[in-house]
Amino acid sequence: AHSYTKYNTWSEIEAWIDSTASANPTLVSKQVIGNTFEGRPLILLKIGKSSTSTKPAIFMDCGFHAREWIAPAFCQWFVKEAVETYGSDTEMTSLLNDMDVYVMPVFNVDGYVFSHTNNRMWRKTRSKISGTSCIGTDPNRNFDAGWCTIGASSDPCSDTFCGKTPESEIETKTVADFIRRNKSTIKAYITVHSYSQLLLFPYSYTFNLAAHHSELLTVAQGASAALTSLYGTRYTSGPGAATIYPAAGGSDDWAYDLGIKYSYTFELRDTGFYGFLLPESQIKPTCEETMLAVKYIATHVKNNL
Ligand SMILES: Nc1ncc(C[C@H](C[SeH])C(=O)O)cc1Cl
Ligand SMILES: [Zn+2]
Ligand SMILES: [Zn+2]
Ligand SMILES: [Zn+2]
Ligand SMILES: [Zn+2]
Ligand SMILES: [Zn+2]
Repeated sequence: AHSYTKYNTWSEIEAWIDSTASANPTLVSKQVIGNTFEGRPLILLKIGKSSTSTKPAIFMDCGFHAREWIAPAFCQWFVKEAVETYGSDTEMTSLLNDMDVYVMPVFNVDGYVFSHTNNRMWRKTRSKISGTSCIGTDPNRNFDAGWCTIGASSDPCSDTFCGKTPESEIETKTVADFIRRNKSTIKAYITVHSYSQLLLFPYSYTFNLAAHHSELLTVAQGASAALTSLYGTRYTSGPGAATIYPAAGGSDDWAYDLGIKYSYTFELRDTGFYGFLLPESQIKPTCEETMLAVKYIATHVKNNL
């Protein structure tokens, strides 16, 4: 059965999405924006006080990379906290009154399922590529942002295969289309990965500083400090290229170049002791501390609309 302190299967998450949406009709709505390569639904939860007018929004996705199980766990936790604390927590209440948060609990659904059933260390999508028996593309190399110029491979058998073309993956194209369609209202993009305990922002595809570098850094440092305040977990904030590695085709760089100024990639716990195999006992502390960072960013965005 579904548990916020377990790594749920996709079918448990899918059932949870339906029950959460139906239990909170004024705060949560579900929309299927497309399908994966293997035909599973790409699901978005829209969280926010329902309003007839269009509100500014934040887009947050989890589960780009199949093996990074703590990321989907966090997206589920965020939705739980939102519905649980709306009306009591001042910050969350004013956030959801003034903004909408689009939460995509699992981006790479096919990969997530495969990592539960076949290969725990799987990273990519599960698409079939013509001319090879190798499977899948790295969705975080598949966006049209310096595509395949650095830190990515044109070898379909590589774990960082950039795809035959930008947005070759149906998952990438579907999300890129949604964000393009809604770019006038989407004010922030947050994508959740693991591991390394980093808060990254553009650029990864170049060492050049982003136009809004100083503000992005200041906000990241504030968010990281908020995170650290709970259990002392230490994070490093910085532009992707210099802070983790230079790499092109990432969703955060693409969203930023589309004009979404507040664009961040979280690399959650840990720093390598367990790595992708973070024990379920660490789901609660990881998610509680990450809530503080995400709320910090969201509040900053709301105060700077
Ligand atoms: N733009 C980016 N932002 C963050 C990262 C790091 C993640 C960490 Se799993 C990745 O390698 O895809 C990679 C890129 Cl290309
Ligand atoms: Zn279960
Ligand atoms: Zn990742
Ligand atoms: Zn990672
Ligand atoms: Zn909590
Ligand atoms: Zn601020």
